[in-house]
Amino acid sequence: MTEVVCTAPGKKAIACAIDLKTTVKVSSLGKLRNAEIHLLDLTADPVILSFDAAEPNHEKYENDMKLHPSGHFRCGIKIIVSSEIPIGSGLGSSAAFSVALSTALLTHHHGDIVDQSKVTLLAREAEQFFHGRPSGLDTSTVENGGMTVAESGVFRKIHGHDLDFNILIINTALPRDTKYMVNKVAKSLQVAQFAIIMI
Ligand SMILES: Nc1ncnc2c1ncn2[C@@H]1O[C@H](COP(=O)(O)OP(=O)(O)OP(=O)(O)O)[C@@H](O)[C@H]1O
Ligand SMILES: C[C@@](O)(CCO)CC(=O)[O-]
Repeated sequence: MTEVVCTAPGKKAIACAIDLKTTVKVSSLGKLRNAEIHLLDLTADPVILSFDAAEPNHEKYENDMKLHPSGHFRCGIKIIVSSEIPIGSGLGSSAAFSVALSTALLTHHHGDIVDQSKVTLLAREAEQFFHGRPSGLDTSTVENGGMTVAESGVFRKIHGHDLDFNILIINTALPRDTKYMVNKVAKSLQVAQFAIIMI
């Protein structure tokens, strides 16, 4: 039998930055060791996190986030998030949120000079909460602006004039859950693999 190999996505993917912003403000809250989080686009009341229960991953961020080994913040922080980007409409609101939040937290704790590679890592980790297994294309585009081509797991920044076609970005105003869609594709792949085994 002839061997058939299919890889998806098999072609290049292009992501493009849009001219809408997510803003995250981080400030200290004195000695209180909790985080007061205001998600202005989602809830009227702030969410208060006490950090009593240490997150499994906190060791990685002890220095960056000034966390105690216990997982507590060393001082309280207030985080205010507001965004111009429609949430859950395929326009990368979670990537913008992840990058803005990571940059704001690292800048708050380290001062103005932030190691960009740390922003990249933290933002990708944050994006995992929203997407499960993000490729990093969205956060990479948010960080670098312009357009990014993803091919075989490698991201390359390009300029609009490098393209010989136009891109039209539309907000369909149809909310949907990207994590659910990605999981659906993963499940379809499993079914396809099972079907191939059965053949
Ligand atoms: N401004 C915001 N405030 C609070 N949470 C936000 C904000 N923007 C994005 N989010 C979080 O991101 C989730 C949406 O992520 P999701 O990946 O489903 O959609 P998207 O990023 O807008 O679209 P896509 O990833 O398909 O381009 C929201 O449910 C919320 O948890
Ligand atoms: C699911 C995705 O392709 C589109 C969501 O904006 C993001 C990613 O590459 O992980």
